[in-house]
Amino acid sequence: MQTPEATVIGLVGGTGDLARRMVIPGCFHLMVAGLLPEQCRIVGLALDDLDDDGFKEVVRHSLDEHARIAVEDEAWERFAAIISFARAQDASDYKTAFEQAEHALGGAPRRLFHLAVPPSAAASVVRTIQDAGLADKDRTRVILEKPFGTDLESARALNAGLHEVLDEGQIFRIDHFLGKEGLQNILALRFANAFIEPVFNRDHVDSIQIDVPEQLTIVGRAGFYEQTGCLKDMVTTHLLQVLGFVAMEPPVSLAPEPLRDRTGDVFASLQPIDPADVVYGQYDGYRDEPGVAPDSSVETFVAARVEIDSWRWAGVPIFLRTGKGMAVSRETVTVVFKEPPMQLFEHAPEVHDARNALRFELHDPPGIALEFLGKQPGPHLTVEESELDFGVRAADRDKLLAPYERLFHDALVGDQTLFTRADGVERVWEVAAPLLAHPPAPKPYAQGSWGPDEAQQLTGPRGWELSARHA
Ligand SMILES: NC(=O)C1=CN([C@@H]2O[C@H](COP(=O)(O)OP(=O)(O)OC[C@H]3O[C@@H](n4cnc5c(N)ncnc54)[C@H](OP(=O)(O)O)[C@@H]3O)[C@@H](O)[C@H]2O)C=CC1
Ligand SMILES: O=C1O[C@H](COP(=O)(O)O)[C@@H](O)[C@H](O)[C@H]1O
Repeated sequence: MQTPEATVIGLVGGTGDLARRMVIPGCFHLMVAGLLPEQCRIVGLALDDLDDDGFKEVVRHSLDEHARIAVEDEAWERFAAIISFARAQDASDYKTAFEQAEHALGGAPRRLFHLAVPPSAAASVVRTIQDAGLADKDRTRVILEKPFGTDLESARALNAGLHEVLDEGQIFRIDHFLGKEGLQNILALRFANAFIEPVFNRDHVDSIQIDVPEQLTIVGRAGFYEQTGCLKDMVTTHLLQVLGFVAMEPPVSLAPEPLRDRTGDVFASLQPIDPADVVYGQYDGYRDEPGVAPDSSVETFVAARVEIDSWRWAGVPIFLRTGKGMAVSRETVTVVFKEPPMQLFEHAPEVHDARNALRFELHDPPGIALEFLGKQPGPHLTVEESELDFGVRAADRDKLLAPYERLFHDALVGDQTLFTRADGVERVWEVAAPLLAHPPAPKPYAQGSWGPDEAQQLTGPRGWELSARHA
């Protein structure tokens, strides 16, 4: 693993929800794991009227609530010693704060800005960074948070605004699903081995399901959710990015551009989403959540069938499903293989068909499982459902980095491999355009269910793999 060079980290919006829940605890864990630069300063930048000590209190509170490791006194003192705060009202505030931090480190350290600000503020913060003289191409990197626009037009405008100040090589658009170990396991299984690729295509694959049900409801996020809805919160971001990795052609290397060119090809060949292939749902009780309009038509559930028109995948249905208030919380990709050409064996009664499936669990701890028919012990040549299961060894679990930590570290060392690129983001909005123009009316569904009945029918007789496994 590369060691990051001396860096001043600017946490813009450092007092907000995302910073407190993810970014600050992530930086702390990176420091404890020895993955922050040895020479490092963290400058909180927000509109609040705080001083260094006030911000350190915010940071301490954030660690007490959200750190996933114990906050030992020695580690806290080391962390607190590198933190400062500046009220971020104009360019001179940024300039002064960075001059002080850079002076403390000496030389010409790198700058990494993390923008955890409301989406409407992102482009103007980038301009402020430029006005402060802090946007140098060879020293400055900027991490951006979703949403990257809300449709094609706004995504293009956002990218154009960013590119007035920054080269694409300086921009790190976070999709935290790409930081998940389980997602990177898809890459490893597919391209570190020779046995998967020959069958990973339309000749052998029956269908692909990317299924991310969540038990949690919108839990106090009405303001955000009413503006966003499930499609933009989860599908045009995480689920389609995951599809990019599942469906990509082999890249010539894992360097950022070759890999992002290949996921870009997937998005280029992804067909515009037909609203007739989509079911929207809204969980019962959503309209009673504080802050939700009593007649809200915002979707809390999406199930969709999409297609990739490529040499490898043409004709293979790809099913996407995600929603709040559902029966279980899982992040599962299932690649379902076709049936063998003939059935030689008697099937045990619980066997419902003879298709194999390869399952990737993305949520930590990640896993890979191969579902197949194996011989039932005993005197008969009968087959039963069997599974080969791979999981992270218990002893290795503390080596896992949380997605934000992994991606933050990648940004510190300048590796864009797991970050989304402007062209990919824009293409996804292009693909979603028909659905944005003609959204289906959401169907009601009970909390704790698998979504509206109409969504069960989308996949045909075999149904959703996860629902079947939990039946
Ligand atoms: N919260 C989450 O779970 C997730 C959030 N995101 C994205 O992260 C971003 C931030 O979200 P979230 O933390 O929830 O939002 P919050 O509203 O909780 O926090 C926003 C922060 O930005 C500060 N701020 C606002 N405007 C400016 C500005 N012009 N310059 C400097 N600081 C500013 C605010 O300061 P003050 O409070 O003083 O106004 C506050 O510290 C959004 O783009 C969101 O979409 C992405 C994934 C998950
Ligand atoms: O970005 C988001 O992701 C979470 C789910 O991600 P996880 O890694 O926490 O499982 C989702 O709940 C949230 O609505 C969305 O904004």
